[in-house]
Amino acid sequence: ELLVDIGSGPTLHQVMSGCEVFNKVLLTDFLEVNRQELRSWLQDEGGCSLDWTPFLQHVCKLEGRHRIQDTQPSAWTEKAAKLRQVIMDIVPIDVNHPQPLALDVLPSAGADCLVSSYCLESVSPDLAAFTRALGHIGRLLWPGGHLLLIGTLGMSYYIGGPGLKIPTIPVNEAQVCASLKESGYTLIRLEVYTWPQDMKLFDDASGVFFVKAMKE
Ligand SMILES: C[S@@+](CC[C@H](N)C(=O)[O-])C[C@H]1O[C@@H](n2cnc3c(N)ncnc32)[C@H](O)[C@@H]1O
Repeated sequence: ELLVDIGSGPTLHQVMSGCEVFNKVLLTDFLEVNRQELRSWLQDEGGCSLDWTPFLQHVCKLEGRHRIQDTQPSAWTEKAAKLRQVIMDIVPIDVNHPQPLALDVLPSAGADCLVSSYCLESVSPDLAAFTRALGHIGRLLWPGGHLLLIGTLGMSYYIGGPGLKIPTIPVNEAQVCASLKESGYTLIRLEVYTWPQDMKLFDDASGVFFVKAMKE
């Protein structure tokens, strides 16, 4: 029923598949500037500075959504409309706080699923804080709810913009698994993608992990 995206940033790629499955999607970020960017896209009045069209088209392709006749609406415009329909709100979050969202944001039962991409390892000062953040966001889930966590491996910094080098906490697979266990999740699946050398343009990450876990 309810999918919560943790640390959405100004981006939507991480909820483009989830919007087909969940009736409600809640977007969250620490920074108002990012929440405003998402609001601009949601309102669809031309104020959005990012064009999500190629992402929507690519996700449609991955999902096997095609339109043969030109007279029909394209699959990606339908996906954009679906996404706008299910996004229920865009709210502030702080994963370093034991109560990451304002009290009245979620229904009392909690969320059914959390998705979070490239957030926790980039906002945690050390591994202990990364583990605590996993515990904090876990409180938003009901027992039996799921976490889809995407993050970088071995990344000590990323370039956030010209001259802006942002320090991050490098984590490895074993640390991610141990942090999940310590924070009350059961790991269901872990996949790792190792970056080719020539992909290291904006950071020093060695790869990316994809986790599916369940709140105990
Ligand atoms: C690297 S970006 C990831 C954005 C997006 N999820 C993606 O996949 O591209 C990390 C995000 O975490 C947000 N952030 C920073 N501090 C945070 C905090 N304490 N709690 C939650 N999010 C935070 C930042 O504003 C930023 O949007």
